[in-house]
Amino acid sequence: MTDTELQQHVELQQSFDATIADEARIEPRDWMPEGYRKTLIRQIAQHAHSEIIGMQPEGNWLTRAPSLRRKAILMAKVQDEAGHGLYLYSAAETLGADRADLTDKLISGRQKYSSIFNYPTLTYADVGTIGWLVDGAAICNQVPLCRSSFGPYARAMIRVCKEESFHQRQGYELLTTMMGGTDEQRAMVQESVDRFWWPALMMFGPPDDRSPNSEQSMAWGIKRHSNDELRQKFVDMSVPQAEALGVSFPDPDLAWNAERGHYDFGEPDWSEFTEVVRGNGAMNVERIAVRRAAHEDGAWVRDAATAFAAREQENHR
Ligand SMILES: CC(C)(COP(=O)(O)OP(=O)(O)OC[C@H]1O[C@@H](n2cnc3c(N)ncnc32)[C@H](O)[C@@H]1OP(=O)(O)O)[C@@H](O)C(=O)NCCC(=O)NCCSC(=O)Cc1ccccc1
Repeated sequence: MTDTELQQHVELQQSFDATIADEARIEPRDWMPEGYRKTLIRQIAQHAHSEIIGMQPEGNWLTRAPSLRRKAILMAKVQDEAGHGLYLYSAAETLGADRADLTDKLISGRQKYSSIFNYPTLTYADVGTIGWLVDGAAICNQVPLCRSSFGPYARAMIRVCKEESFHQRQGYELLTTMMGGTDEQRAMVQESVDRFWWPALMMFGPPDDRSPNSEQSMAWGIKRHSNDELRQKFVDMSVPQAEALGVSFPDPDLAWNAERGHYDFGEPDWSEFTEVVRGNGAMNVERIAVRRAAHEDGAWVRDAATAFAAREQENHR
């Protein structure tokens, strides 16, 4: 690097640092450190993959929804998740990532998606529990991302969060209906909540002292809160909702701590989390196989769209 180039680099870094310090936005054409770009692509791609893989657990119940109304709501929700994936892949593209390459990394196991989607949906109550707890955790995590320092990601999160709020309410409403039904339905709800509570807490990622990316991501304004802060917020928010619903969480250590002004809660099983993230959860193999098959089955659509675009370009020359 020549002296002039070095001076230029220092100025670009200073301008980037000042933008972050002012809580202003970094936009795609702005200069950014390579680490910032890489971290964003990693997080946004994982987020996009989660939305797309996240269509499968609830999609499993589309053909067995108990009424036309429930089916219409569920179809709208699953389609919303596809839309979220698409905004997020577009946000990653503004950073220079290639969508086809990201999909390839997902189906070859080189990029992650959220651990939560590797658990099976065994009963219809799981549709309600996913809406209430999984979308609830997603909102808790994503509302602060509306203030993320990278413009396209932050703006995508605004619409995503609005839709996730509808998802959470539909889940809670579904469970409320079931809790007003028979003893068997109430038991089904409780059993579902028992299975999803701990995996929902794991969605926030490892504890802060074992989260290698948090410190730098927070310094860059990509993340606004630590994993443990958001997990605590989610627990505090969920306990009164569980009481109103008439269900309990499977945690004997869950208790109000007046001194802290928060609920104390037990430690999730982090060895289970590690196994699921490594690919050894109940549904990892199936989730990727379904995604891979959908991608391969869709090859003719991509080929046709590419051929059409090439012909259009030729016609307009
Ligand atoms: C908080 C965190 C998830 C992780 O913090 P970071 O600072 O990034 O990482 P950290 O250093 O703490 O962790 C070390 C390593 O562990 C990985 N890892 C951590 N946690 C998990 C996990 N749970 N699962 C799998 N892997 C996890 C992490 O990537 C890192 O690995 P790497 O170094 O890459 O090899 C952050 O990326 C984030 O906020 N993402 C945006 C939100 C988002 O992605 N939401 C998606 C779900 S919501 C949804 O889809 C909506 C919906 C609802 C219903 C139906 C359908 C759809």
